Amino acid sequence: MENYAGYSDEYIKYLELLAKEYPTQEATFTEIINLQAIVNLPKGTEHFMSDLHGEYEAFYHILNNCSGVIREKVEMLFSNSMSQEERDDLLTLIYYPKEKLDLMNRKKLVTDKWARKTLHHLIRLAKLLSSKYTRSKVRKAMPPVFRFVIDELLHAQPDEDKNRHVYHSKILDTILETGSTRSFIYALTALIKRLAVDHLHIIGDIYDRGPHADKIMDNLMHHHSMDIQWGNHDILWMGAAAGSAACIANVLRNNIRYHNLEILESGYGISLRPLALFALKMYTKDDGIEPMVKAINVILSKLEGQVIFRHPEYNMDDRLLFHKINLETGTITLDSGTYELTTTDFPTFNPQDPYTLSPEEHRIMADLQTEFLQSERLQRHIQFLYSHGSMYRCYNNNLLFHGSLPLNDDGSFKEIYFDGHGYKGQAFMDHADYMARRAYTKRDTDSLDYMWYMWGGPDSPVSGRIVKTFERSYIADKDTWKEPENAYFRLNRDKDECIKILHEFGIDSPQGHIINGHTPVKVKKGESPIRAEGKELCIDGGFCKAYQNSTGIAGYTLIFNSHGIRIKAHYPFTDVEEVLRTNADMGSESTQVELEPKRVMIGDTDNGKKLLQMIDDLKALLQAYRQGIIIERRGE
Ligand SMILES: O=P(O)(O)OC[C@H]1O[C@](O)(COP(=O)(O)O)[C@@H](O)[C@@H]1O
Ligand SMILES: [Mn+2]
Repeated sequence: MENYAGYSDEYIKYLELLAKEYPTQEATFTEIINLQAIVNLPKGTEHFMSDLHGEYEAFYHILNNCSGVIREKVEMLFSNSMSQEERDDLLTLIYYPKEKLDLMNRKKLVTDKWARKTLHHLIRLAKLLSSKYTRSKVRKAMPPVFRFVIDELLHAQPDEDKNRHVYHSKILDTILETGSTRSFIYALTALIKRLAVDHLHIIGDIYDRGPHADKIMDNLMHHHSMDIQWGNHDILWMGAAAGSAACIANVLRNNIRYHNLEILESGYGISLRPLALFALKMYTKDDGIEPMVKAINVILSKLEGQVIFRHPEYNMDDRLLFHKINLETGTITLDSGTYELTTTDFPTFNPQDPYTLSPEEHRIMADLQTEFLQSERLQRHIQFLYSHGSMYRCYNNNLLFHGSLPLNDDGSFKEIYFDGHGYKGQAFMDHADYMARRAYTKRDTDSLDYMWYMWGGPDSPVSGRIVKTFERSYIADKDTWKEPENAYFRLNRDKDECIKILHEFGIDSPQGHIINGHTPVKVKKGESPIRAEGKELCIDGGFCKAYQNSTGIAGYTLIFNSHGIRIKAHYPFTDVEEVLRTNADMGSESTQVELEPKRVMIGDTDNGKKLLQMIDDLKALLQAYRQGIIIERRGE
């Protein structure tokens, strides 16, 4: 129903609510002016990374050097006025202010002259980086104690007004006199890094292989603005933290094989001692395979078998292989042939009941399950994965997900059945997201089992491969290790297919892209992260050290700023000590993927569209005040 002002009753009610926040015409148009200023600024810079795989030091360095962006800005500002060595020193200070200052103090290099010059450089850099934000946003990004001072210094126009120059010089004097140089450098360097990256996306696989996913999580939990699209390894840990025994066994296997016991034991307080003692008691070392690896492989094969038995709808009966091992001949016969087993050490294998855990295996797993459920730090990290993560995300015309969207061979969306209902395309992704959340909140067997399915099932959105853990565990012939993939991984090379997928998720802009991780880009073999004529970008560049031999680089960052999209390929990182000793930054090479036809402003972004809507609503409110439909509340 419309009233006399042409607004519906519902809309008037909404405007009345808005009027509580903007009770007068002045308050309303001030906000309109503010918002209008914001939407006309260039969009903030988004960084995308994926497949971090526990490589904390490299990740931490990339956060500190903002994927090489800080170096670019320093070169831009100071390449004529500072030597390379001075610039490198400044960069190391920005990356690791505490460590660098400690080192310089030990060498008695922190003089007033140095401090004054350095503060001056840092302020110029912060000024450059803040130029595309509103003053209020920059102010909010500053640490409260120095907010006023930094604000004054950033907005100085020294050449234009001599008095102001003197005023700022006095501020710097006071900083030096009061001994607050160190705190001030901390504040400015943090602000510089904060301004260089407005928002960070992690396209999955934070966990496994590298040693310190827990530290990455701590770091992400303090990040100013980020989101996560879950990877198969993250899903595995989420399933484990929700109590799925099959997920726990996979987590253990992944970390035992990479000798990453620390993350479990000291990181999350989960004791592996009972499993280690059991393995040493039951398994030999004769075949050269570690007893603990053998013990967990067997437990895993049994638990995975149990899940497959519970779910004929997973169509995974052909993955029931454990009962096929022949201990007398030391072989196994698969459809593709008969293969020698890498071990015949199976002390708990019962041919009559191959998929049931022995009483001791059962007890060990039950205790581990309790420890996963009760680890406070793990639960905190996993809750953060849930609160800041999802199966996929549409963000500023890009579709982000880690692995695959199940497709049929002809490119149509594959229909997948749950409880008699078929789901495909976006509805399937939404359902998988729902199941992942249900696993943590409800902890019912179906959703917990589905977490395991997502780790290694053929129609999983995060994996999309038939994971051959059994063959990898027990058969040396690598031909058996090949993991058939969903058609998505072939069809995502096709531009029209990608456009169809983007449309399915409501992204119609010609500037849309699919951004994935999961499949290492073998740069060495000539592969490129840019596919489907630029519609599909795969940014798994191998942060994981174990995979750098095959990728040939050490990770990617995709950067999307107001000018377009580029990808930075990073070169291997040594360690922080090396950076401090020699200023050795992580090298990176930039490739422009796409230039925007016109500069992207905040008004063009998802958030900007909300702001534009708000401007319209505020204009309607102003109109309503002027026509007396809503009465201003002055002085209340
Ligand atoms: O190289 P690893 O550590 O043995 O792991 C191999 C397993 O990991 C997977 O590649 C999954 O991990 P990714 O998601 O990192 O690719 C499986 O497909 C495969 O079975
Ligand atoms: Mn993956």
